[in-house]
Amino acid sequence: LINDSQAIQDFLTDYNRKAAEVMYEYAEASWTFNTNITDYNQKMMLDLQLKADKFSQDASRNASQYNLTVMSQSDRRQFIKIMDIGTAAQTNETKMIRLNKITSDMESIYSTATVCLNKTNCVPLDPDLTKLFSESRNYDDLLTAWKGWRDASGRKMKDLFAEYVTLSNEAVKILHYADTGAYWRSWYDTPTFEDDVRALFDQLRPLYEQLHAYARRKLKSMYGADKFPSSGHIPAHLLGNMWAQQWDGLIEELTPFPNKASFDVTDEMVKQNYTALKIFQTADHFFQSLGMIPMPPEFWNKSMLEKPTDGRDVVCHASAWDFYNGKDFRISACTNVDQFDFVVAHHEMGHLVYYLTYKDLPVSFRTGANCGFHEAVGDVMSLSVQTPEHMHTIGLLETLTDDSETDLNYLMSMALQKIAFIPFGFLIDQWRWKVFRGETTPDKYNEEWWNLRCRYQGVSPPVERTSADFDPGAKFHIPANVPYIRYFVSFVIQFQFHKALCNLTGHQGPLHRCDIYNNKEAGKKLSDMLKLGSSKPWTEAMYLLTGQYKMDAQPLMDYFKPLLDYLRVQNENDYGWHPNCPT
Ligand SMILES: CC(=O)N[C@@H](CC(=O)O)C(=O)NC[C@H](CC1(C(=O)N[C@@H](Cc2ccc(O)cc2)C(=O)O)CCCC1)C(=O)O
Ligand SMILES: [Zn+2]
Repeated sequence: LINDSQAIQDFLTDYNRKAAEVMYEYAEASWTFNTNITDYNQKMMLDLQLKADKFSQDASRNASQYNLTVMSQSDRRQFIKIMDIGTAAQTNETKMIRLNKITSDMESIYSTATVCLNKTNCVPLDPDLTKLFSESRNYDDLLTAWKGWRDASGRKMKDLFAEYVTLSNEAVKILHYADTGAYWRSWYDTPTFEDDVRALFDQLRPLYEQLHAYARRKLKSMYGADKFPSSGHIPAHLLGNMWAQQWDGLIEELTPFPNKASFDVTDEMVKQNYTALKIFQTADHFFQSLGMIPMPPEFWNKSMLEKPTDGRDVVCHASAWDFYNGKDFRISACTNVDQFDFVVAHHEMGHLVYYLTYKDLPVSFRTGANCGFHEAVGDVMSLSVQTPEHMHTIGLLETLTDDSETDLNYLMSMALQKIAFIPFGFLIDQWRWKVFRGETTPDKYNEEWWNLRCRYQGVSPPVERTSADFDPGAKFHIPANVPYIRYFVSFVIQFQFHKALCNLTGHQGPLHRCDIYNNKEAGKKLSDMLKLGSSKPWTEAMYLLTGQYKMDAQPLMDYFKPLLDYLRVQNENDYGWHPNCPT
């Protein structure tokens, strides 16, 4: 093994230069494909993905010739990351090419799927079906869109997905991971990670059960109790969202005190002629108010902030891009002028601020402390931005009334975004981890999916589902091969971060009314954590910002305490559902 310290430095210098170059080329090709889905662009992207995979393989092989025991902690950490290459470990080129092709084909099926709502009108998910789910209150129209979307997306990729599972597992086993799920969980460096997230979920279930019971009662009065199974489940297509993952589409109906302000600023945004650009400029302004790095010119010149009108097929699912050259950082989104996309803009810009803050680190360290951290940055900002105070400050909320009913209306609007999400954020990878382990075989994919949806989310399929369906494939992250537990982690730790930053600003009063706008000290504290990238274990990054070493759901529970008390009274003992799907 090579011990020479100069040789070690030379290897890292050489690796960082070449890796940045290869990743830049792949990112550009991937960007071109995402913003113009054609066979040619797919081919170009796949060629460069193969080149990047081969580079990783070579680098990993070369790195294994160096003696880790003589290195500094930082160098050793880089070498370990350089060798931990995931599915790029597949030495059989045919299999590597096949795996990348399948993943890209599944994402194309998802991104180009349309639903014919009637003979002549066939529409895509974004913006048409998304809009339909947040606006329509017609049981049958919603059902047509719900079933149609699953027929057009998931159903078309069931066999591809089964092949992807086999090939992905085979590749990571070369690195001695038990399966792909084990590899994904290894990123959290915590042997008890699976138990930790389950413990957090169990801690948060009572909050979700109360919100579920409240929503169920309202929805029964809207659609008629006869539409609801006696098991206590809510039909999955009635919650204002294609996947029932967040219920802010129902804010009008679920606001506890309709005669007080309800916190959906969409109408006001439209009235004030907000555009996609203005939404992103507003988000950039918020980050700059904290003293954080402004979006560079390349961002404004090269991002895709709106769905193109030239008929191109694009991936509309919003995404943030690091081109690893320290210069190019972009967002791709089909932004609609509404509150949800106002939050999305902050979420995506949170990724970019993280990229910008760690851009001078060695390439191996240019990722989040853990994947949940990367997902939390932007959402922490929108916890401040969405407050009535902040909405009033930026002119999106006319009057600011401060009474307990208005407060509960605000807490409800935030619960429909954050509490509703908890079981969904948890169950996606519970399903996928079991699939990767081989415990859920292809003939059981859909049955197991609905077992989890019925048990944890308390939603049931509004029409019969069979093993020919593949409903997990109707959710972007499954065909796109993007892990999901990161969002569950984010929805817990973002409240820890928010609490820590609000303590720093000397905020008095309830956590849900804190707005860190203009606070440079808070911005500095956050930036100091982001600057670490993944150069230190995430527990150290967590400690730096919050003074704790663990994920902790208490700040989230404290934030929503007033609402939970209110819901307990409203629901009396009418809450909960039978764990199994209704027959
Ligand atoms: C090149 C690349 O892929 N880059 C990564 C970023 C990186 O890894 O560096 C990336 O851009 N991923 C896309 C993904 C998009 C969104 C998403 O998928 N969100 C979840 C859950 C959720 C929902 C509401 C919310 O407020 C927060 C989360 C969903 O919609 O189900 C869509 C809207 C919001 C975020 C994202 O930004 O995380
Ligand atoms: Zn994200």
